[in-house]
Amino acid sequence: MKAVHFGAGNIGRGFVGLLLHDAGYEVVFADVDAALIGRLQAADRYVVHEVGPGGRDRIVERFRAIDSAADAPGLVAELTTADVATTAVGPRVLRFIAPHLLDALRARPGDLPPLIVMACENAINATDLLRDEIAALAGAEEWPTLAHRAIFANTAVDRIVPGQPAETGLDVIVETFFEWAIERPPFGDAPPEIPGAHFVDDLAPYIERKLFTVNTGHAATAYLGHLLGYERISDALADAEVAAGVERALTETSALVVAKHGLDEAEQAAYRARILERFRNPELPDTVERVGRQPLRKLSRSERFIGPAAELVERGMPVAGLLDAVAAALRFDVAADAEAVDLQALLRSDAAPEVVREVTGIESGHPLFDPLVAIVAGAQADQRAR
Ligand SMILES: NC(=O)c1ccc[n+]([C@@H]2O[C@H](COP(=O)([O-])OP(=O)(O)OC[C@H]3O[C@@H](n4cnc5c(N)ncnc54)[C@H](O)[C@@H]3O)[C@@H](O)[C@H]2O)c1
Ligand SMILES: O=P(O)(O)OC[C@@H](O)[C@@H](O)[C@H](O)[C@H](O)CO
Repeated sequence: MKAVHFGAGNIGRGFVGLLLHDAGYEVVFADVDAALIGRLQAADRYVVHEVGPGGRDRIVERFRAIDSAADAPGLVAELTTADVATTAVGPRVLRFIAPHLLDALRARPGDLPPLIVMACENAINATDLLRDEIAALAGAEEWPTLAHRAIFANTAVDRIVPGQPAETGLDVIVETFFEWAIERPPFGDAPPEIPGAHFVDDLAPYIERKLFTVNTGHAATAYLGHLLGYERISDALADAEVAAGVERALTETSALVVAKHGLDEAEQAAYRARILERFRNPELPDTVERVGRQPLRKLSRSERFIGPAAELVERGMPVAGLLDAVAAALRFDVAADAEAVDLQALLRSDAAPEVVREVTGIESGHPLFDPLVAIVAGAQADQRAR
């Protein structure tokens, strides 16, 4: 069995690659980072170090690696005969993966079972986004002749894998916790065997609970922590002011997922508490800069703040905690982060209502529009005063 995995970064090596390896797949890592691919090609194993209570070392072997920028034909040849293709590259990179998958589906021999495609990104229905990119490239005439050569399944992945210190090489430090939920219906009666993953009939409650609890809480910790000068997530959450702000935002998103998906309120409260414990793990060297990365993506319409806030106000439910976190995100001024730089430039150049439309996708007339305009105007005033 062979799996091609796009993105040999933190979650690629520390989670998806590990679980596919443990499931018996030969993993072929595909990445555009030539130096990283060179190191993987030169190695015959790497270690995933789980830190925290019960953590142990896990060995990953039997992998190969291919430079997807330099060797597109080689990559397509690997994909053409693969059983599984996964991604962990970031939702906005999926469109660059699509041409490779399209070429592989065109070349796929008719006697092979469909290629299983699963995007493992922090985004709702990321695999559907990838499929739509491939279908658009193929066009309305060709796509129906190719679609049956792949099975597209959405997934929700959860494991905190921080940025890795250079001295650890290919080895990866991760937390012990992980969850990989995969939607079952696309597979009919025969889902693939991936011990460690679980198959669910309806992914929506899983992905929304994950994105709007883990990722909303994480990002709120990062942005509120950054404002107070913290570098590490665990230190930020130890601050009472940050912890209270995160708790306010998560109380709101919890109310939404409970109301929308009929989740048990006590179970959701326990889920939330477990997540905060994970963020506090002092052995996990995670930073506010990594967790707050790409603020424009994180402030977009269906993402971890605006997505739940829009649904909450539409239901007449409170959003003050989420709006405080958005206000902090607007002040995430980090020179090394291209999106943070663009966001600060936008705040300098555009009027507040324009910034709200461009960044959050919320239009005037929506009940969230005026509160967001006020928050943006506040961030602009702060920026001018700095
Ligand atoms: N790190 C985590 O804790 C975590 C947990 C769950 C989900 N995720 C999600 O996984 C995805 C990856 O996150 P990460 O933390 O591993 O990031 P990362 O930056 O460590 O890894 C991303 C990798 O993708 C590669 N890449 C970029 N463009 C590519 C392309 N066109 N083709 C092939 N490879 C390409 C990069 O070179 C990099 O090695 C994101 O969507 C993230 O939200 C991350
Ligand atoms: O990967 P992002 O940028 O969408 O979000 C940053 C972190 O919140 C995220 O990577 C978490 O560590 C992860 O989602 C935990 O499962």
